[in-house]
Amino acid sequence: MSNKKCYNWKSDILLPLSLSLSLSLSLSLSPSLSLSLSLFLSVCVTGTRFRPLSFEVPKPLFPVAGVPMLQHHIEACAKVPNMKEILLIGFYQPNEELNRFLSSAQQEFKIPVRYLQEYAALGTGGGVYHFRDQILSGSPQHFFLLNADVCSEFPLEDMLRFQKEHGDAQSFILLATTANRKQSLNYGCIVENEQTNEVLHYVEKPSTFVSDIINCGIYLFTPEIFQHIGAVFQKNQQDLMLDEQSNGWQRAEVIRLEQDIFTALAAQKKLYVYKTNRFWSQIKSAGSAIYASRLYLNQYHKTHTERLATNKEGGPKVIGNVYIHPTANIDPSAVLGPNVSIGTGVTIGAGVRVRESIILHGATLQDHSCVLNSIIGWDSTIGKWARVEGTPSDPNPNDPYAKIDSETLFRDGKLTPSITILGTSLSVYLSVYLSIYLSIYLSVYLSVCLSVVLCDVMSCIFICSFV
Ligand SMILES: Nc1nc2c(ncn2[C@@H]2O[C@H](COP(=O)(O)OP(=O)(O)O[C@H]3O[C@H](CO)[C@@H](O)[C@H](O)[C@@H]3O)[C@@H](O)[C@H]2O)c(=O)[nH]1
Repeated sequence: MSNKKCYNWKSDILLPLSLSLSLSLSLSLSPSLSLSLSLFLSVCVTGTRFRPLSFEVPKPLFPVAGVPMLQHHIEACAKVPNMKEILLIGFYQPNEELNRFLSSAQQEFKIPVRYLQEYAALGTGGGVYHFRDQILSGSPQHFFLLNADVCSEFPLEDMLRFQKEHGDAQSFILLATTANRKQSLNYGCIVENEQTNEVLHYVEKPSTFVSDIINCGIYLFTPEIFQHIGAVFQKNQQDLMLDEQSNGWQRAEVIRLEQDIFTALAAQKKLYVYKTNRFWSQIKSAGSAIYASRLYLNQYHKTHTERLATNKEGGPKVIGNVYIHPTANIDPSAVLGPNVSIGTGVTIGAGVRVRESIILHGATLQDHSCVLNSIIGWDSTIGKWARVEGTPSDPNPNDPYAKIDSETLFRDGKLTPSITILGTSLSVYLSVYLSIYLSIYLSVYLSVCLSVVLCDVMSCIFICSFV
């Protein structure tokens, strides 16, 4: 067995720990229309559960079904008639990758797409409030706010229609879906008036069961929302002035939309819930990116058939939904799918098998290698006859309301089986069987621990830990 690892975990992992990104997106309809609409996307990328992949790109730009996660949001927004502007709000220091993404999105969708950087993490409400003048500059009558770390069919036009049908033009709409009782505790929970769909009670991540209707993190607001956020801001300021214990670190501007605003607005005939049974999932961990890819690839049958690979003379065998970037070089004897995304410049040799996996740009899968339930990092190499295999972390297929678990590395003291992730520029050589359980930080020192279990064909096993 040979095994060469070309990475420096100490510097690659520890240095970027302070990196975080959060974005929001706002869109406005043409002022010439009677309805003016703004769409606002809230994206936060601390990406800690996305490591090591978020070291290379901010989490919202990680490719899901072949395109950056955020592009799915932007495409959905761009379909809403007369969408005028998209704002991404976050506290991430913009870099070349983000700038490239913004300019290509602008060109493709012919809509201004701008990034507004918060001076600190201001929370889901504080960020939008801080940039309220920018959001309101086109005098929108409505705007959408979308969390970036969700994947969805984004039924934005349905939400607009629903709002019109629900009388008060000033009401705010939350998109919701149904979860099972246990998993509902991980989300914002909504109790509604079943006749009117008014939100009667809102509890963010309750400790005991409240409702199986959960907040999807996709909202339709009117500018009036800023009065409610503003009232919380002023109260925070007063409280801070009166608080002699205040150490000067707390900020009045940090406002949580869910706990500080929604809970207070419930039962005031302001907040309504629009329930969807179309696909929706959080994308918190790298494992959930494979699940989200499957959902979006499936949606491509309706929205982007051109992104789905087909079986062609001289091409690889394609099973189910597969995305292949046109620059990828794939041997015709390779078999790909279902649920496979192949990135830019990937090379795939003869007899390779890939299933339920994302292969990131520049990676090479040498002849007869096999990749299952895995993410292969940028510029990594999988050697001939090597096998990289993870454990799928899909929602329970027998429960229609099951959501993907945001896996923690350990549960009940045991390592949680999950997908395998190879970071950037790793090489797994000839005849290695690799199953990696990845992650993470131990304690306040933010130490990083990677456990790698390698067994070769001779059944020898060793474990490497980097702390
Ligand atoms: N701009 C900005 N965005 C932020 C900040 N903090 C978080 N966000 C963004 O706000 C969204 C919500 O993130 P979290 O605060 O981590 O909440 P959550 O655990 O994902 O729960 C939220 O989403 C669930 C649905 O996925 C909801 O069920 C839940 O009620 C809540 O809204 C994410 O897109 C995140 O990137 C911030 O300081 N600034």
